[in-house]
Amino acid sequence: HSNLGHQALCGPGPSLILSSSSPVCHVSQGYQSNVTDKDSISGSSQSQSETDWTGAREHTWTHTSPCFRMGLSEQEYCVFADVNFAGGRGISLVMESRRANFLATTPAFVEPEINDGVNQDLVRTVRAKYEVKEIPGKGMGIVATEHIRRGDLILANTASLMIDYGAYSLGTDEYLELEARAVDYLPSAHRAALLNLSSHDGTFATHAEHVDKVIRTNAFDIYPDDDEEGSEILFVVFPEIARMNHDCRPNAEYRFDRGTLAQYITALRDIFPGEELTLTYIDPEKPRAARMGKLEDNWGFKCTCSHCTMDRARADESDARIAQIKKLWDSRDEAGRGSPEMAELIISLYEQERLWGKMPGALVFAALEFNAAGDPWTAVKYARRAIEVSIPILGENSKEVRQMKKLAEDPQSHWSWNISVRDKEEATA
Ligand SMILES: C[S@@+](CC[C@H](N)C(=O)[O-])C[C@H]1O[C@@H](n2cnc3c(N)ncnc32)[C@H](O)[C@@H]1O
Repeated sequence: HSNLGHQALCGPGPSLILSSSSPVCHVSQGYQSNVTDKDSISGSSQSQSETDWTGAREHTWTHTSPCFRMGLSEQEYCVFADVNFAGGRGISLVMESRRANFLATTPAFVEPEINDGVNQDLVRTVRAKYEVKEIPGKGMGIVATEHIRRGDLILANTASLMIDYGAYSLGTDEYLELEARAVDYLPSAHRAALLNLSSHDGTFATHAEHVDKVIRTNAFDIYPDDDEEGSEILFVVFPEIARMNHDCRPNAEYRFDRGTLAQYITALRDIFPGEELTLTYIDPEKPRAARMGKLEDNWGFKCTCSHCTMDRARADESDARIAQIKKLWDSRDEAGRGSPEMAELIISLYEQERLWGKMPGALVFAALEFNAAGDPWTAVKYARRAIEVSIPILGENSKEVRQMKKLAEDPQSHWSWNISVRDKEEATA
């Protein structure tokens, strides 16, 4: 069980973040959350249990050019566009053909009705809980128009552009052309929405440069799944979600689903009408100076969120809590074990920090530690809390949710039951 608890949530594994290099803590996004459970993708006949390149069949793309080869190598990157994707919304991929054809075997392509109602930006059929409007000092942003409860789905988008990081090793002219053509192939309303997104400073000399700036300002990094061996990170744009601004203590979280190729935005806490809906672009579990530096370097803005502008005394305390949380996680033994008291302290520190997106890992850890100590009542209490917060954040089929359901139903049959007690008995025997 060394892969449980914090490590599982914040390890070097798959993660997803706005175009920044440091991984944020998300493990179960994507295939992984839909992998081991065949029924995870409702009615899916396609099991995504592993990246089986050989099983990838040829998809009928509406465009498959241009293509550029990496030097003399076999690696060839092309644009693969399908204007019929997601009910005629369209999608453009920039990658090697085997990866594109593999993605074409996901339910998003095979059972298009799975994404019915997902996109509400170009054609709206469901009343919005938010409006897109100008936010002083931040350009456009998204603001709640009604009370949104913790865990509620706020909005979702299927991917518009998915670009394999490998393409950026081509010559500049080549990747610029791939990006521009990928956008050009999209149906006109979709293309216009993309080109209308922030290009950071709004300056560019050519259409291709414009497209490149839009992508760099708005794309999320989607890390390959553990079993997508050798695949590169995908750089992905979701046009409506791209309007969400950064906050170091955000009120919303994103989750990419590899079955639907859609990104889901859910509320991390209750949100009141008039509040701006925010995401974190970086790992928020860092001291203030580090957070501000990264945001300035990657997106060119000075963070003015409440956590970055608080007075020195409170900011220092926040940094001290962040440092302590790291120390506590690092103090676990090789098997990732600590103590119930330590788990409760971590939960308390995350609450004080208002880092709601980190709660799944801490609650799972607490449930396991209490169960290991032979306290089923407290273990179940934390397991139930972990399930509740993890479904929106990590997905209902994430390994965290599945594991906690097992523990909550029958703690004594769970692998973690009493193991600390037994370890101690063995040690003294
Ligand atoms: C993904 S876009 C967000 C939407 C953008 N504001 C717009 O008008 O479309 C990222 C850009 O928004 C701006 N931005 C995001 N969060 C911000 C913040 N907290 N303060 C100031 N500017 C911010 C920066 O220019 C950044 O490069």
